[in-house]
Amino acid sequence: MAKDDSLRQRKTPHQRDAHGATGAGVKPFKFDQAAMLKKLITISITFAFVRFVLIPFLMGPKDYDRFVGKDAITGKAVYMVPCSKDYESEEFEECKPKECRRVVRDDLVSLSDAQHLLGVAKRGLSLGGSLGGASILDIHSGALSMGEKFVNIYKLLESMEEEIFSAEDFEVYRRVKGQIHNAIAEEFGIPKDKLYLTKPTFFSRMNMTPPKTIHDEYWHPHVDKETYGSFHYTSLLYLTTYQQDFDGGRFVFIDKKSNKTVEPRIGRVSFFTSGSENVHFVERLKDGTRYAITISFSCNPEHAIADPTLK
Ligand SMILES: O=C(O)CCC(=O)C(=O)O
Ligand SMILES: [Fe+2]
Repeated sequence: MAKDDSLRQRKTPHQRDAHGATGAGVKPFKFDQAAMLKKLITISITFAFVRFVLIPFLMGPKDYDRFVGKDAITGKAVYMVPCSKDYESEEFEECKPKECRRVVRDDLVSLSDAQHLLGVAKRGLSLGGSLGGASILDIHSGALSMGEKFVNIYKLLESMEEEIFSAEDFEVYRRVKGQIHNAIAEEFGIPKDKLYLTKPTFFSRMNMTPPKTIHDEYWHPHVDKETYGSFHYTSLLYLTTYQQDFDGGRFVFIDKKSNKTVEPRIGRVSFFTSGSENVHFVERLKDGTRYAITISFSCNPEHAIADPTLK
């Protein structure tokens, strides 16, 4: 009887388990859900790390999408962007942005006026200049970068024999400012007399010199409305051309999904609403010298400034 029992318990070859074991210590296969889940989580984390951390790190920063390239465009390029809440608590109903956007136009300012203003910028800035890579000249207030500080160019000129600026320089400046003023008022449906030129409005020169003060670090993302306080609409008139006069130095709008560039071109006007829907920066220069003018407008009459005149 005992023998029979032992015979019955012996397994045939078909009854052997996958490892060839023949009975003693056989573990029946059991689906271990917890272990499987752990494995899946480990694989997912590894995949996410490689895809979103390691690969982007090894490949360097993502390049930008081009909004407007350096070649001339006909008509205007418009990019609509939802307005931030920055204007909600403000008055100025007829002027403040209701629909926000970015606009680029090459047909607004003539090439000869842009070339003329480049001459003004070069002459004015040759009297001073930052020790770092970014200098400004504001011909309204007279502010001119000098070393690590600012001086008043009109005071400087009093002590000089030669005339640096002419009546024509101011005429061209006012004409160009007027063309941009009209274009912004028309684009955003603002009565022209409800939109005011504001400060700072200034020439800028950027080059490869390493920065000395925070004023030289033009490449930080910023919101003009926060940085300058009075701005509702920012415009930029470019006086030099990307990859011709300088390299790097593209203007970059920062968006959630992809950043968008405007490549400067002499005579090109770029304008946009100044709130946090339009965070931006200027890419660090890689070569050459870049000249532009920032011309700004406010809806607040208290922040209005007059046109500059020959002093
Ligand atoms: O020169 C540019 O393209 C932009 C300068 C700028 O962001 C500014 O003046 O606030
Ligand atoms: Fe800016």
